[in-house]
Amino acid sequence: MEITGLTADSRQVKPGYLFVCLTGYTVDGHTFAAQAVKNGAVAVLSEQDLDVPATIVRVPDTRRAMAMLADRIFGSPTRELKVIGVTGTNGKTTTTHLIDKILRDRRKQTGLIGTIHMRIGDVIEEVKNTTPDAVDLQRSFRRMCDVNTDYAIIEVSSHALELGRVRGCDIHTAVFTNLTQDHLDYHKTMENYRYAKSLLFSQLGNHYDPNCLKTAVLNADDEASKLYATVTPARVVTYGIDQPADVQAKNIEITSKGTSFTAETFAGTIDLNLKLMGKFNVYNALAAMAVTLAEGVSLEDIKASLEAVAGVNGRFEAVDAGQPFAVLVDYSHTPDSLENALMTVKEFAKGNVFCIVGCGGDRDRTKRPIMAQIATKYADMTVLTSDNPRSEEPQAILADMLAGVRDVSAARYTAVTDRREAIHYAVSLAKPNDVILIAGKGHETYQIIKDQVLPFDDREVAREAIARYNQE
Ligand SMILES: CC(=O)N[C@H]1[C@@H](OP(=O)(O)OP(=O)(O)OC[C@H]2O[C@@H](n3ccc(=O)[nH]c3=O)[C@H](O)[C@@H]2O)O[C@H](CO)[C@@H](O)[C@@H]1O[C@H](C)C(=O)N[C@@H](C)C(=O)N[C@H](CCC(=O)O)C(=O)O
Ligand SMILES: Nc1ncnc2c1ncn2[C@@H]1O[C@H](COP(=O)(O)OP(=O)(O)OP(=O)(O)O)[C@@H](O)[C@H]1O
Ligand SMILES: N[C@H](CCC[C@H](N)C(=O)O)C(=O)O
Ligand SMILES: [Mg+2]
Repeated sequence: MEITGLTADSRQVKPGYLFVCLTGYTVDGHTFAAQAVKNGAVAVLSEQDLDVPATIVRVPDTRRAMAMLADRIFGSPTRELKVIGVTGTNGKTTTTHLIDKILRDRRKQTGLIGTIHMRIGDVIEEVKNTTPDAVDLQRSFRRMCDVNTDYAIIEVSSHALELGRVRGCDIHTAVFTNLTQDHLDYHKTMENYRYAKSLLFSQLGNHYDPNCLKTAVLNADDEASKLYATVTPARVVTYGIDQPADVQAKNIEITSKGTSFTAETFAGTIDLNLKLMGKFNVYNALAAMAVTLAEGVSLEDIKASLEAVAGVNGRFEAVDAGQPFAVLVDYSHTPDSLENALMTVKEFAKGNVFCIVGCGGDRDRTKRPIMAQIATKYADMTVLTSDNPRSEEPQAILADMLAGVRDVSAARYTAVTDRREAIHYAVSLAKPNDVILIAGKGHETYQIIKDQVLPFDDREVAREAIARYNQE
């Protein structure tokens, strides 16, 4: 029979569609099969026998089958694109944006999919997930082909890998940034988390194809790269700082204006002066450099593009409203990224460092005390607050964070549940030359409290607080 479309949401079914039953985290899609058929589904992909008047196709894993079908129904768009997939705990968004900048400057047509948004041609769209589900993903790839896109640069989250959202994608280059603690609510152990990320590399090309032209770009300074190098059939290009690598940074200097370093690469050596701050951004720049060198972009062109990047939305973004101290909004929401961000701030802060930080609800609980501990270790004053509490009680999340600072002097931290109040409080205490780091929400323009998505932007709230400070 002819299938006119594919969806896993009974509410989206149109006549002639195939409905995919997914066992979700909140509900079981199999219970919507009858609804889907009523809405016009002619076939149902299922993990169980179902009593509905449509053709039932039984498979052991509907999620993975859906990914393969999505690839087919949209005409295998990833065969017409060069897909660059970036995975890792931290740095995916930044690295994808750097790769995008370098390729666009070379007049390549690119598409981008990630945490901040999705861009197809010049059209920017909102996204719900960092990596969309297989059907949305393949549809987006097809739309990219329709506007003659050369490269699709995508963030691939560990959830996406675990749930098979990128199954069926023909990925050209896979990039690994780093692996540190996050998402243990979902993966349970670091071992599972490390394994989930390995799927991007093991699925890269075919072990039996001697002409495999795929590339795995790995961080030589991260232990997990050893596993990924072993499981991938692709050629491996490494980057790093401490360990020998194909693209290696030497003579790194970090200042309040940015970073400078010498890149020694298989294509030659070059000095770079980036506006991006922090050693972690040297890694992101090296990863972007390794990817684009492998695509044949010259070192000089890569340098010009990277040096022109002022920053990435919500990543170490300065809020400047005429105040005599610095305010930085950053998306550090993991222990490692928070530590990196604070270490960077400490390197240039002339006055006291304030850190405002919370932890998301319905997410890895075990990172909460660790993040509070890290904040108080580096900041002179920490204001523990809410991030996106989601379905959890903000106080309960704060209690988890406070468990990490029992041994810390009470003068070095406080808890202010309301994030707006927390920001106002820190700003009211700041003195000239201090630095306030507002961590965790970066580019987000909302706060999720229970089932409400309320407007909230750290940068706007900081401006509001600074305006009050300047008046007083
Ligand atoms: C845990 C997880 O990944 N959940 C994703 C999943 O939702 P779910 O399994 O809860 O779905 P569900 O609501 O139980 O529904 C089950 C099935 O019934 C169907 N249904 C439901 C209702 C109905 O009336 N009819 C119907 O057919 C649904 O369409 C679905 O197919 O499928 C949804 C649709 O694709 C996703 O949007 C959703 O992501 C949620 C929003 C989420 O928060 N995901 C996070 C954990 C995530 O994936 N994060 C990573 C980034 C992490 C990082 O930064 O590193 C990401 O890639 O975004
Ligand atoms: N290479 C890196 N190593 C460690 N920390 C980093 C790195 N790059 C960025 N960070 C820190 O992590 C934060 C998030 O960076 P970015 O958004 O690029 O990561 P991400 O992997 O896309 O995160 P998410 O999983 O939420 O999508 C930044 O604000 C910065 O503090
Ligand atoms: N993609 C990450 C983003 C976390 C951002 C932070 N603000 C939070 O809400 O925890 C996640 O879903 O875990
Ligand atoms: Mg991201």
